[in-house]
Amino acid sequence: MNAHESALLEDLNPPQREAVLHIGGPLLVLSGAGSGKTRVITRRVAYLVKVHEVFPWRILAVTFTNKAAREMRERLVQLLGRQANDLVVSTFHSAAAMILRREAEHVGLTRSFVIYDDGDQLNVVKRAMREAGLEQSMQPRDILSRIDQEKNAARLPEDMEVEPGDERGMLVRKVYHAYQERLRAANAVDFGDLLLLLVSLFRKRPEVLENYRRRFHHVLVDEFQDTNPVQYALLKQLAPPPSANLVVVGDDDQSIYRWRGADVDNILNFPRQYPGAKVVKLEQNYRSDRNILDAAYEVIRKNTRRMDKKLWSDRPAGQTLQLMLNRDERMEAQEVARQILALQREGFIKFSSMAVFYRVNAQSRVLEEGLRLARVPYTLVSGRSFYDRAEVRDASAYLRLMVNPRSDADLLRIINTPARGIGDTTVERLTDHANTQAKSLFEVLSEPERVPALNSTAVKRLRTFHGLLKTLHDFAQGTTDAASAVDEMLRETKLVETLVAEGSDESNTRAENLREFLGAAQEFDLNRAAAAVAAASQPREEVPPEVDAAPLSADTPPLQAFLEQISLVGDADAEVGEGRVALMTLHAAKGLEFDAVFLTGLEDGVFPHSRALKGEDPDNGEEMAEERRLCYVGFTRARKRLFVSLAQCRSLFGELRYNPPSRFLRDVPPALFGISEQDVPEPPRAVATPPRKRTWDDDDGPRIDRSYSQTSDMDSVSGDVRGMRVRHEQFGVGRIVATDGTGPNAKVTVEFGGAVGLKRVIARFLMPG
Ligand SMILES: Nc1ncnc2c1ncn2[C@@H]1O[C@H](COP(=O)(O)OP(=O)(O)OP(=O)(O)O)[C@@H](O)[C@H]1O
Ligand SMILES: [Mg+2]
Repeated sequence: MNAHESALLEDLNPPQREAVLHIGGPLLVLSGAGSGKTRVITRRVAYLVKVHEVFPWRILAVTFTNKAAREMRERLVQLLGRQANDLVVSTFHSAAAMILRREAEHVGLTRSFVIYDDGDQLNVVKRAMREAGLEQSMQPRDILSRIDQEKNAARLPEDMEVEPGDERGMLVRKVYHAYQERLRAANAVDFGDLLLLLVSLFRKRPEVLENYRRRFHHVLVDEFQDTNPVQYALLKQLAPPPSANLVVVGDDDQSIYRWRGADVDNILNFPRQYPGAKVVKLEQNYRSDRNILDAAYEVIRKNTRRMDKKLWSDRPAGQTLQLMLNRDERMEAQEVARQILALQREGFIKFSSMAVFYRVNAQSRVLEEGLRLARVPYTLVSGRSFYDRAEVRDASAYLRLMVNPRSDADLLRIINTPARGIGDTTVERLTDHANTQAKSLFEVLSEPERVPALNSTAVKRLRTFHGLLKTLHDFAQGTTDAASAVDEMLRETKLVETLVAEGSDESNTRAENLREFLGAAQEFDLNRAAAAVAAASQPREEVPPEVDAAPLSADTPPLQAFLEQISLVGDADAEVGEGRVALMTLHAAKGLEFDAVFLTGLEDGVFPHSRALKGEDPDNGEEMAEERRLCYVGFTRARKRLFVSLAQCRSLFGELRYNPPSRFLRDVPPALFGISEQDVPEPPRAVATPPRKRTWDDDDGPRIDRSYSQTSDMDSVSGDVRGMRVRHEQFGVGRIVATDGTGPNAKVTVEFGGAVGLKRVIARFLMPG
């Protein structure tokens, strides 16, 4: 063993080593959280380069978030130094975007295509519906989500399967068709297209695919359990069964993107798709203290359809989990902040090693307030928010028009921003005219006098606007960096000046954001320049003549590359600042680890999400299984300390709710919380009845569990009454199976005996049975 080899292998356990040493062909690493899957991927890449002398440009490593990709790249730079520059380490979407840009002309686009986000998509759907006279037929949002589903499933409009007589299906297909045409006309794609168009191009033009197969001899995928069919199709194209060097690692228990079409069966069936695949299981967890690991296992083992894999650990049992019972969400935020400060002071845990998770974004506002009041430094890990601000979106729309004037959605966004006296009627006439002429708005703007029914002032204003766009477009043709394009755009459009002139605090902040946007472009240029220098100074190996080994984005002009980066910023991408606590959704927490984790909102209806509580058999439903996996992901992010918190009542989405404690809490043995059986916030708990109606709060009925309400000074009570025996005048005795709402008018579903069966009744008509 030479020095490289031993350095790369020494801190791996035997199965990890086996995965790194695996000679070639398909390999599946399937194992629980924190067992070193991601470590295996990075080590294997380094080993291929250092020991097997595989050229770095032959390696494609993909993962799910930009943040994870960035971490992986940083790790590889440590292991490989400059050689890491030639690796392709990226997300599915950004790898696909880079390849699609190179092959744009094959799919009816130009290299300047822009990437539309949800907001743009919705506008395009609306326009497509309006044109087809289908405005009233269905909600545009519903249609859009159906279109997204089709794309995740790798189906173009013509591939959509619609049963005869399925009118909604036919409608969706029609709009989908019109929508795709509109995108093409605007030289735009949406997120789903990045993968779908590439997959269908590769299907139709095998010789194009062949170029990439010749290049990428090794494909590695992290978090494989979350691939959807279109992503899997792409993998199979690039690394075809049965024998390609495709390494996938993942954990079926951490599949949490079903709602985006992810299919957990992909990982379970991998050995069938790639017969002869080597399967490696990792069983040692290196991340979490044993109490945390045990709690996580107790939660996940309740899922019926899963591969059982219990992890072991030689870490200490560690401290017990801590249950935080709060009166309401404000107190929850305060308590989280208080505990964070105590951990930092007494537990010597750095702010940057702590995280607060929540199930839905709406919870973050109050948590943020709590942290701010207590002066806890934090970062909200939601990368989009900056680029989603109205003024930043306006600026991006101008930039996109600079490279692609055909982008109607962008043009409509800024046609009167800043205000230039172009009113709605004018815009309507302009779009009607463009539709009848089958031209882009930019094209018809060049001859505004031809637009019917416009007065001379309107014509004049449109002409001036066209002149502005033309100037910007021409400027973009000659520019060699992103920042000067942004600078020119801000100058010509007077976006900043207009805001400053408004003079309010609000508008000043928005002006600052635009300056920050310019700063982002400058930073982008610097990074790009540094990468170019690094690439140039590196000795290039002999590249076979038939292989294109250039960096995938080498030919992308800087402004386009900058815009692409903005478009692909995902929800989980914000850098967590130094010395700050990270605040994020559970979905964004995948793959990460922290010394201390706070999991908030452990209430039925919040987490598990209310959506999963609907339906006949909530405990076995697919949605509930997914919530459970999400809980497992949340628990297993923690190395040493895990706090779970809940509130007795909570305002969320503008309504006040009294949710029962989360069922996931009941799965964790009380000893792991360091409490005894009686102290668990368990049913029977009091029902949603105000105090003056003491029907269920008498001695026989359930009452408020004092341990649960210890922080409460409320006398109104609520809770989980499922399983409770009740009596109804007419239907007799039964058991509550579900509740909807709170208070005496809550609707309660009761399973009555005999022929009566399930009934939904109003709570106040029930008595304890
Ligand atoms: N053999 C090992 N010896 C020591 N530490 C290890 C070993 N393998 C992994 N680790 C450490 O354990 C932690 C978890 O590893 P890693 O993130 O690779 O796990 P994972 O399986 O990818 O987790 P997840 O399922 O959450 O994505 C990391 O801090 C990693 O450095
Ligand atoms: Mg991982």
